[in-house]
Amino acid sequence: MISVEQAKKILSENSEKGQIIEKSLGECLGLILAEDIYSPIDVPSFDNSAMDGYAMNFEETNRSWEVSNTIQAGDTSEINIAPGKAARIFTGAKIPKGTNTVIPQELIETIEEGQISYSGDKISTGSNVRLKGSQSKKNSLILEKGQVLGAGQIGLLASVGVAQVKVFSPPKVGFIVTGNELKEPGTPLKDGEIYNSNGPMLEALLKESCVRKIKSYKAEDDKDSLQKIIDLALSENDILLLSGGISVGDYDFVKECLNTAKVKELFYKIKQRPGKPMFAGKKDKKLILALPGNPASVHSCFIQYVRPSINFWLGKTAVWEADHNLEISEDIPKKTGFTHFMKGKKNGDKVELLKGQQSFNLQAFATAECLLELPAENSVVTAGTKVKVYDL
Ligand SMILES: Nc1nc2c(c(=O)[nH]1)N[C@H]1C(S)=C(S)[C@@H](COP(=O)(O)OP(=O)(O)OC[C@H]3O[C@@H](n4cnc5c(N)ncnc54)[C@H](O)[C@@H]3O)O[C@H]1N2
Ligand code: MOO
Repeated sequence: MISVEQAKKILSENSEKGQIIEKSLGECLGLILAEDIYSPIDVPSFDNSAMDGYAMNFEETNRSWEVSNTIQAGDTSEINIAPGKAARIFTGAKIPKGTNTVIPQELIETIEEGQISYSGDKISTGSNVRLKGSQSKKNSLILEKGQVLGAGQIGLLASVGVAQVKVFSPPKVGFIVTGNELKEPGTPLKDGEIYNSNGPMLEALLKESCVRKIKSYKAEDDKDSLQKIIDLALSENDILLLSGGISVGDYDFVKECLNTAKVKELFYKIKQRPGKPMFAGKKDKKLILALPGNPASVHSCFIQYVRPSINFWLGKTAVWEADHNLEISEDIPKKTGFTHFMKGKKNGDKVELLKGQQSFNLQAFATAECLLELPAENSVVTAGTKVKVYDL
C-alpha cells in the first residue's frame, strides 16, 4: 500500500495534457486559454456617451446651447456640431465632431424650445465621455495564456470581437458503475437493493470539472459482461472511471477485467480513508481510475485524484496542491498510518468537522464545503493544528 503523496506523485507523472483546439466562446466556460490574446481593435472603438443627456463643446464660455441634432446608440453617421450648438445624445451613442463633453439631462437647468443651459460646477471638459481605447488598446495584451475562462474573461473577449480562442480540449470521460444491487432513482426498491447515487454524483462532479463529453455505463457483478463494458468504455473515452467492485470480495471483478483489457497498473491501494482500495492504471495515453464503491470513497477519491488529473489535462497548474491551510476547531481522533479525508465546513479562518463521516453516508455531502486532510502519522490531530483543505 502506498501513501497519498506517493499516489499523487505517480498520477502527476502519468497525467496527460489535452490537445490545443479552437473553441467558440459559448464552449469555453471553465477552460484554460492556450494562447495570449491581443485586442484586435480599440474598445471602445469610438468616443461615446456615458449618459443620456446633451453633448457640446464645453470650452465655450456661454453655457447655453441650441440643440441641433439627436444621436442614438448605434447611429453610424458622421455628425458635426457647430459652435453654440449641442446634440441630444444617449448612452453609448457616438460623440459627434465639434463636441467634447456630455451633460446628463438631469443636470441641465432649462430645456425649452430647443435651447438648453447649464451653470453648475459638476461638469468639466471631457465629463461623461468614454474615450476610444480606454478599455482596451488595439494590439494590447488583454488575456494571458493559462488564464481560466470565466464569465468575466468571456465577456472581455466578446467585447473586443474575438469569437474563438485556443484552449486545451477537455477529455472524454466515461464512468462505469458496478453492482447488482443498484437501481435508478425513480424506480421502486426491493429489500437488498439501493439507489445508484454514485452515477449521478460522478456525472455532476465531472460537469463541475468542465468535462462535457461524458458517457455513463452500468455493469452487473458478472465478469463477462463487465469485461465487455470495460472494453467498450476504454475504446470510447480518454479517461475511464469505475465505481465499486475493486475490493477483495468474491464478486469484485474490476481489477481482473482491467488486467485482461491490458491496463497497466500504476498502483492499487492507498493508505487513506475513505477509498483505501483505489486502483490507477494506464492503457496507452488513457488513464483508468477505479474508485471504491462507497459513496464517500468515490467523492473523496474524485476530489483528490480525478479532479487534479482532469485539471492537468485542461492545462491548469498547481493541480495537486491543497486550496488552503486552515486550523481545525476541535481535536480529531483517527487511525494512525492512514491519511483521513473528512468533510468539513469553513468558519472564518478555521475549519469544522461535519457529523456523519461514515463512508456510506451521503447526508454530510449536502452541507460540506471542503475536505480536510488529516496526516497519516497522527493518532489525533489537535485543535488549532493547520491542515490541508480542498474546496468542493
Ligand atoms: N474484507 C474486506 N472487505 C472490504 C475491504 C477490505 O479491505 N477487506 N475494504 C472495504 C473498503 S475500505 C471499501 S471502500 C469497500 C470498497 O469496495 P468495492 O470497491 O469493491 O465496492 P463495492 O463492494 O462494489 O461497494 C461498496 C459499497 O458501496 C455501495 N455502492 C456501490 N456502488 C454504488 C453506487 N453506484 N451508488 C451507491 N452506492 C454504491 C455498495 O452497495 C456497497 O455498500 O470495500 C470494503 N470491504
Ligand atoms: O476505503 Mo473505504 O474506508 O470504506 O471507503
